[in-house]
Amino acid sequence: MNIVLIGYMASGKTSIGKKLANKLGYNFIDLDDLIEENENLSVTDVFKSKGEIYFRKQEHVYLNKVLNSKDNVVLSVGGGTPCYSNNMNVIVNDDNVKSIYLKASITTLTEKLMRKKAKRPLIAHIETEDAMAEFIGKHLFERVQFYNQAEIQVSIDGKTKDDIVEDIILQLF
Ligand SMILES: Nc1ncnc2c1ncn2[C@@H]1O[C@H](COP(=O)(O)OP(=O)(O)O)[C@@H](O)[C@H]1O
Ligand SMILES: O=C(O)C1=C[C@@H](OP(=O)(O)O)[C@@H](O)[C@H](O)C1
Ligand SMILES: [Mg+2]
Repeated sequence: MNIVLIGYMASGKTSIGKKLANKLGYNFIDLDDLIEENENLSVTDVFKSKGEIYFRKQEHVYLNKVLNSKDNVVLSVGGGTPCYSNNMNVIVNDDNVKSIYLKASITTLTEKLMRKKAKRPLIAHIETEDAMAEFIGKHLFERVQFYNQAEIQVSIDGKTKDDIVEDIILQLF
């Protein structure tokens, strides 16, 4: 079985994915890291030099590569991965995949992303907390239709990473 973590930017996909993989004895793959390694560029620089559409194509290619060639992997995708190129259908129609949506309120995401925006090109330019909350609200409204297709949903508001890992394991098995 492969486990795919989805959710908005800064919901914890990368860091919780690592912990979950450790706990389960699974391998861990982060789709952004995989693209960075293959491009030899940071996500920010891929956006800058090759554009977002190129990045979205790479996400689609590597998502399929991982799911078709690996097993016993926890795969953390990017916040946008489920929302482009039929990727959410690829995830939900794969019988070997359990998909998990790390669900966070706009307040939680705003607070986290004000601190963690630098490496996230879609929001790095947003300066005030009010503008961040407004952007996230609209963006999440567009994306939640994809996220809600996940098999399992885990709320992350007010929880530690370890709490969230425990919640995921309870729902998985
Ligand atoms: N439940 C949590 N409690 C405290 N910090 C968290 C929690 N989840 C994630 N973080 C921190 O928030 C930041 C964003 O998390 P990350 O795993 O990169 O999210 P994503 O991959 O979904 O964008 C990281 O610095 C991470 O350590
Ligand atoms: O939401 C998005 O469209 C993106 C999320 C990022 O990953 P994280 O969700 O891990 O921050 C990264 O893939 C890129 O900056 C675009
Ligand atoms: Mg990530």
